[in-house]
Amino acid sequence: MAPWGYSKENGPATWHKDCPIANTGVRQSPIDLITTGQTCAKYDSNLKPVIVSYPAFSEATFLNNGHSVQFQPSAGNLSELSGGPLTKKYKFEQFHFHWGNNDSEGSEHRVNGKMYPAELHLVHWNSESPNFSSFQEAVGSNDPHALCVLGFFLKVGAENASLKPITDLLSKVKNAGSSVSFPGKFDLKAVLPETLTDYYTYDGSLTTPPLAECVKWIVFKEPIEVSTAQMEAFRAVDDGHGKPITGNYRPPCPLHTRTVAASFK
Ligand SMILES: Clc1ccc(Cc2nnn[n-]2)cc1
Ligand SMILES: [Zn+2]
Repeated sequence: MAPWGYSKENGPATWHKDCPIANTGVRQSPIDLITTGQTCAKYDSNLKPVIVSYPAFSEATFLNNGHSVQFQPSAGNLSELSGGPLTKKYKFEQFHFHWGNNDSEGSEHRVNGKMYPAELHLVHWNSESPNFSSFQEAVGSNDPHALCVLGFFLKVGAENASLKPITDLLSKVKNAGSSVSFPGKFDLKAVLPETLTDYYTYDGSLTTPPLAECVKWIVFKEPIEVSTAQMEAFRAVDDGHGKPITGNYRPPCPLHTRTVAASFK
């Protein structure tokens, strides 16, 4: 079967063929984050602020892999995550984005059915587990919290100066499979809201094959603003079949018996 993607022929509705867990899994991601009614997110006063230690990256590769664009620092990066719902320290692996071809779609998670134009994912793996010592091993570990992904919604507004070094680079990786060495330093901390206090958290999975159910999800309530021009830059990135990547987001999955916790009222 052709490698997975987001077109009619190889998109999310076909992934179960190579990845049965797509249809049989009971903790798949993304989900629709419902804030009122029966299955709504429940306030948990024990949830603490998320703590990130992201020294500016000095060496990284920016890659268009045909289904997203990802920023991956060199192996020596010391960026770490802790706090929030986590009991362990996690190591930063990479960040990437999901987006749509217009402002009414693009995010993977939804809030009461609403989609944002894009979603930023910061991927981390548990660096204190005795069972694995790399991201790839973590994915294959069957550990329910081997990974932690921080999700930030993007909404259209003012230009985001902190993300400009990234969005300005998109034209340089227009072709699928192309990558560039990131010029200079990148300060990821400056992209994020100052206080990482208000978020939803739940147990889920990767949102692309292998759809491994090993992710502690933390999705922040406050969106990050980017300009229309910055959104358009994502929509000009090609998927390797002569078309722009439009809509590299998986639709929401059933919650099953899961509950979603909220760190805010
Ligand atoms: Cl390293 C990595 C891990 C997962 C994905 C896809 C994804 N899973 N959950 N959110 N995004 C992309 C790159
Ligand atoms: Zn993602």
